[in-house]
Amino acid sequence: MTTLQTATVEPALALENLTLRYPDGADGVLLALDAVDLAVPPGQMLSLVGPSGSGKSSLLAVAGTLMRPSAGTVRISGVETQTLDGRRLDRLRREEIGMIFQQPNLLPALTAREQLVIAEDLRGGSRRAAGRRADELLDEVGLAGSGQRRPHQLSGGQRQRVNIARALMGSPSVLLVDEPTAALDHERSADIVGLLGRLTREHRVATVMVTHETEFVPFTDAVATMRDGRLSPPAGTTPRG
Ligand SMILES: Nc1ncnc2c1ncn2[C@@H]1O[C@H](COP(=O)(O)OP(=O)(O)OP(=O)(O)O)[C@@H](O)[C@H]1O
Repeated sequence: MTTLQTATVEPALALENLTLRYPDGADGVLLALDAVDLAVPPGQMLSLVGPSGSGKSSLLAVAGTLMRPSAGTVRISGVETQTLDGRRLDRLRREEIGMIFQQPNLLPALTAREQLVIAEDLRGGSRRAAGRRADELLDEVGLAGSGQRRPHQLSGGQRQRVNIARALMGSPSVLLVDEPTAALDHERSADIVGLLGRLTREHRVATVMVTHETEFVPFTDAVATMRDGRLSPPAGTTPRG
């Protein structure tokens, strides 16, 4: 099992014996996830690497409860997600999981601050509290003075920072990040990975980051490699730092 420092702390994200099959377009099935075990405690960041097609995005989608596994367990903050009906699963996803994709997908007409506030609005929270939290988070990601800017007035790196702040608005316990630096140059990529590491510790979230850029892996607490749907931990998976 790929396990970080979980000795005394309940993992925020636990995947057990996870299997995901897709129809292969002919008569067979493709095994996208094959008996995957993974446990990530609060405050730890795991890099997930592996060749194209090895199952990394599938793992994020199942961990994020966007797809149900064919077999196995996804446990978020101790809750076994397969026991939940659709409505309770939606709620758990809103409250416990933050997702960050390669492209920030910000709404063009909204300011950076509004992108964050509207995310909380959709959750049914108070607008005033959302405004305060948005200001705090924009400050934390280094955008204190840019809250009134719209996406086209921000750089690629700044847009990704807004995206990260937005993912933290609901105080998730799990952060799932898919190639956050794919659209950025080297220096900005290093800044974004460093920022994700800091926020992981400060907000006590369990973060899984899919990345092709192995040079940033040493900045995270552990690394696991996907190959043909199987997760192989050991070698590099000793927690760092
Ligand atoms: N909706 C789907 N239906 C059928 N097969 C799929 C589907 N989505 C993914 N696959 C297959 O499942 C396997 C794993 O895909 P996945 O996208 O999880 O890999 P990945 O490691 O994220 O790849 P990449 O690094 O290129 O994004 C691949 O063989 C892919 O072709």
